[in-house]
Amino acid sequence: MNSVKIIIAGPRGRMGSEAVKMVTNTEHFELVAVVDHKHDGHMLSDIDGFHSIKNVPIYATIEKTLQSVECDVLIDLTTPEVGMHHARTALQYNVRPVVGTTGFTKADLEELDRICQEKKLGCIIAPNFALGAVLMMKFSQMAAKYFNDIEIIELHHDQKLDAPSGTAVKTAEMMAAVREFKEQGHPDEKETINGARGAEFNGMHIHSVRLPGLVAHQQVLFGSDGQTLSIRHDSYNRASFMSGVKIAVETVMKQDIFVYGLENILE
Ligand SMILES: NC(=O)C1=CN([C@@H]2O[C@H](COP(=O)(O)OP(=O)(O)OC[C@H]3O[C@@H](n4cnc5c(N)ncnc54)[C@H](O)[C@@H]3O)[C@@H](O)[C@H]2O)C=CC1
Ligand SMILES: O=C(O)C1=N[C@H](C(=O)O)C[C@H](O)C1
Repeated sequence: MNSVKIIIAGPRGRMGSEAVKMVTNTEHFELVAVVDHKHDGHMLSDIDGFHSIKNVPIYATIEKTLQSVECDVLIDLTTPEVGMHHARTALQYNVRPVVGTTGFTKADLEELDRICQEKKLGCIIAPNFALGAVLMMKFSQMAAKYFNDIEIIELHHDQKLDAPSGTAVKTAEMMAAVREFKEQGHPDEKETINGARGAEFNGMHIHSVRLPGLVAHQQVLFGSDGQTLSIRHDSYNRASFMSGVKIAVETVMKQDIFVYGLENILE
């Protein structure tokens, strides 16, 4: 198999640095450059934590990166606005995006889908790359067919910028697709403190917890007469996401469509 030439945006981040490790430790992957707005013109080996990774240039922008190196796949782990710009630009240069960055809007997803159709190129946007989290979402979707009383609690480290998490939104979307609609809670309920009932998505409520010590966790609670069902997933480190990133990179190379959610590519 020819090696897949990869660029990573956000290499110094919590996820990006783990992705650098995964890519450089994978025999059929080659890290050809990274995008880092703060270290233009340096080499990755100049940066603390990456001294052993030789011959990987850093460019400040996605445009400069794509004009300077030949590559097949962009892995983006940045912020929503930056990630959307990176994904759109990569596709314009015929490079396939694998995006873990969360917080993309519906309009963003539709735009990327449109570009993929025009260019006949693959692109994978995955709000959660942990295989256990994907199963938690699938199991929740199965349960939502039978239990339409649902509350979602997502718990993350306190450096997270977006709320609710991309995983919680995706889980709610997957459940809404099969759940008989219901406005959760008492019809006359009133919040005495704003936000007490969490964010509302299609009648379901999402509660976002932020604490140091946490990594990424989600519990979906189902209730019915005399019983509850809890489906929970916990990521205790960022390595938990990397087998999913690897599968996404391998799969996107064989695809010419837009995919939103890792569950759509797992057999
Ligand atoms: N899909 C998944 O499985 C997972 C997704 N995430 C998502 O990934 C994203 C990153 O998360 P973390 O690594 O925890 O955040 P982080 O804050 O540790 O890393 C983000 C990195 O992006 C960099 N960055 C910002 N603007 C940039 C630009 N213009 N060019 C290049 N780099 C830029 C920052 O310097 C930073 O190093 C978030 O959206 C988070 O929700 C996080 C964990 C798992
Ligand atoms: O920011 C994080 O850490 C995570 N973000 C993703 C999300 O928003 O769902 C995935 C995972 O939960 C970790």
